[in-house]
Amino acid sequence: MLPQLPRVLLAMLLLALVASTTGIYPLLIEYAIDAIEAGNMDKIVEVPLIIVALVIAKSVTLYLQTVVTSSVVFRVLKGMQSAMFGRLLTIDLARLNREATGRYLSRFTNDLNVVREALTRVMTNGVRDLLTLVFLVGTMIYMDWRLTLGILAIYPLAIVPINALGKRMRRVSADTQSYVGDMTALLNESLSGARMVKTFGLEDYENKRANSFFEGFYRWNMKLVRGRSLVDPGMEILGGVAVAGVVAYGIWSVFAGVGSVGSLMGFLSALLLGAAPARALGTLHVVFQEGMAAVQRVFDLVDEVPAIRDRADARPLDLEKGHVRFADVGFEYEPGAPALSAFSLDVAAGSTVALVGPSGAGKSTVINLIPRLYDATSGAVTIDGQDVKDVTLASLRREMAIVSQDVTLFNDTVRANIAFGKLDATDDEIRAAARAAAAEEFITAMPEGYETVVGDRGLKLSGGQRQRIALARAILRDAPILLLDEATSALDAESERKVQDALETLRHGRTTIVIAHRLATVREADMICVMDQGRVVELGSHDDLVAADGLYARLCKMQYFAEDKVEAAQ
Ligand SMILES: Nc1ncnc2c1ncn2[C@@H]1O[C@H](COP(=O)(O)OP(=O)(O)OP(=O)(O)O)[C@@H](O)[C@H]1O
Repeated sequence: MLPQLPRVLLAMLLLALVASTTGIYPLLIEYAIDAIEAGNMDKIVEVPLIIVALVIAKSVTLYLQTVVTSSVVFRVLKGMQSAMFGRLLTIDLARLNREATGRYLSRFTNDLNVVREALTRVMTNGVRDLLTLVFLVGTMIYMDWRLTLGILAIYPLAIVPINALGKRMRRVSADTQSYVGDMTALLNESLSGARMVKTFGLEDYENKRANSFFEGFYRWNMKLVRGRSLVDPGMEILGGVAVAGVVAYGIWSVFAGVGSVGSLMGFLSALLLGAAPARALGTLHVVFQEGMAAVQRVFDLVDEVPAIRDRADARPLDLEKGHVRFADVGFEYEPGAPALSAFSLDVAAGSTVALVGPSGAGKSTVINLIPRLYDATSGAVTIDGQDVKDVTLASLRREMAIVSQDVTLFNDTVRANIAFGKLDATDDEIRAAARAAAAEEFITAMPEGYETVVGDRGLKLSGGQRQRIALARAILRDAPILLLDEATSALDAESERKVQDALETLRHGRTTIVIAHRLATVREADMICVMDQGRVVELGSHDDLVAADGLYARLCKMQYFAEDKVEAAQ
């Protein structure tokens, strides 16, 4: 809230004005009743006019105060959202993958909603109630300080139980928010997997799963409500005791001739006006604790330090030719389950290496380590002799383009999706890249051409079209290091030939590491690296490896490689 300090102070000032107008009422009542008793007609006309003026002043300040307070609250939320998103953008992939997407989304919506509620109530009701009480107590002391102190002695009794309840509610609220995160994750998963749910007839199964979450959501909320609702009645009882005490004392004092009916009425009205804010403050404490639980969840994320980040002394990558080398690299996603062990590979600058091996051999892992999506557990990955861990992430990633099988498109235009390869690309560059990726034809055939919006995750395009857009993006990037996960399907023979041609042109003069699924690709590679269980088991050209009659020869015999549609079509 610190950056909002001037606004916070303005809101407080307005609140003080609102509260002070409330504090004047009991004085007016005393003034009016005493005037009636004295039969003073002038003052009786005066009082209603003052009341109207007071109400108008109070209403205007109230309006201004609400707007200023909301602007503080929403600015604070905006700050939290952008801090959280900024952190999520820099956090490591491994950490990001540890929680379901829905759980992160929930922090932006549900948790912040709880924070909004708590902050608004603290800033508006909380401060207003507190100030109102201060003014009322001031008025009461002015009227009868002994009686006031007597009443104030009762209220501290409420602090201990309310505090204990607040702590409990903070825990319950944290659990509820975490639960809401899980529920959001389920909904997200279920809806984005709609295709699978429908084709496998999983509607009933999903329905049960979701309904059990809705049931739980109901139960958690009731737990919150049951706790929160304890405060009001408790405070009500205390307020009642105070009023009874004052009435008893007042009646005695009037009969004993110590006080006037006016001062008794004034005092009682101050007490009644104060009962509601005092009660609200009790509830507010609990709401505040719930808000703090949500703030905690947000800041736990914001304060995380990414494991993969620039070293303090990181320099930009000084790329000469693009010689990529793995020296004795070991890596594990989970402790005790090595995905790569003592993996060594030399990819000469400008050459193409094809990674081949059974499923789970570690091919994607090799590709992941180059842009530091993960960091090698042991050994080193170097580019032109510089350890990737010693250079800045931005300079490292700038030098490479990745085309993976699971293409990511954003719900934006075709043009924008290609331009992610190079944000400042001109229209001509974008068109040239699309042409090189054999994508221009289908793009221009669409009614809105490059301006076509591709839909959520690009779902309005076919798999092959998505692939070609991703390829155009990589071509546009024009990076010296190319990391490819060759697509196994999704293209017809005609497009496949065009894409293969485009890839061949693209590969020319660039260091390329490709997870190969086609015989044509491995044949064209300068070297084939056959992997199994995270190790290099064979290295050489197609002919050498067939002659060696090892794993590669076996893979070929087992038809590991996809049918080459281009050859098959001829
Ligand atoms: N994010 C992850 N968390 C934990 N383990 C992982 C993760 N990704 C991969 N693994 C494990 O690491 C090993 C190597 O996986 P990798 O994806 O590199 O294999 P691959 O050779 O690319 O397989 P495929 O050809 O099937 O894509 C596998 O045993 C896999 O279970």
